[in-house]
Amino acid sequence: MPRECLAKLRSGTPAIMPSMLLCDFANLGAEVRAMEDAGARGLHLDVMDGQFVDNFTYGMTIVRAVRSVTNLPLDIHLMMVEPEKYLGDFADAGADILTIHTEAVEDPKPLLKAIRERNVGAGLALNPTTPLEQIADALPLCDLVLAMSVHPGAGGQSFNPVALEKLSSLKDQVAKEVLLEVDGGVNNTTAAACGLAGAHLLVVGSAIFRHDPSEYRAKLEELTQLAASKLAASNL
Ligand SMILES: O=C(CO)[C@H](O)[C@H](O)COP(=O)(O)O
Ligand SMILES: [Fe+2]
Repeated sequence: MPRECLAKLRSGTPAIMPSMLLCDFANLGAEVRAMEDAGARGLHLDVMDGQFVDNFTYGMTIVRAVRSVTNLPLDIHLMMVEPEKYLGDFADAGADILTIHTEAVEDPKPLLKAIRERNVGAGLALNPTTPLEQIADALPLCDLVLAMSVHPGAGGQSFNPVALEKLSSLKDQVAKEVLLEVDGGVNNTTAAACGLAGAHLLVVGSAIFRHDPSEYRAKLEELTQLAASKLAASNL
């Protein structure tokens, strides 16, 4: 499934990946189904450990719960120290993509290999302040590269355009199968620039979840159109 689902996410228009961080957790199953019904092509789940980032969210129990109600690709963003301890658990919980942070590990390469060995897509994320050169030697082991457009740890922050420069250079540095993802502050003002810079996956939290579930489809469609329009934004 992961190879196939990665190729599917890469084909056609850029995919908006709802970040469930900001969903109504008292109604998690309903929120997942609402996103699926609204046409989401995958879901982004933010795991925060209170150490790599101050905030603390959830772990594999929630990943397993989401997997039990959907077949959508699950893109797990691991904002945690020592991710190597839990890769097996997250894979067993139903992850299709596991993205580790380069800042959280000494050398991401063995972890990316370990993720691929579990038949899960291997992702590598870098913070806005981390230079692209830091991950150059790991790129051949990546199925996905995530350029953060906010400092990780919370939803609702403003978009940092440094991610656009990284996406543009990544386009020329990675194999054509590799997914390029952007996460943080993606909304109606910033989505077009992300598409233009080469993002295949745009993670969106607050710009979707501050709306009523009845509006999810319209929001996803609007953001998809903007991302696919590839119009340069002048006011970022
Ligand atoms: O990884 C994240 C934060 O660290 C989230 O995926 C991201 O912030 C989504 O929320 P928003 O679209 O509101 O910025
Ligand atoms: Fe995220």
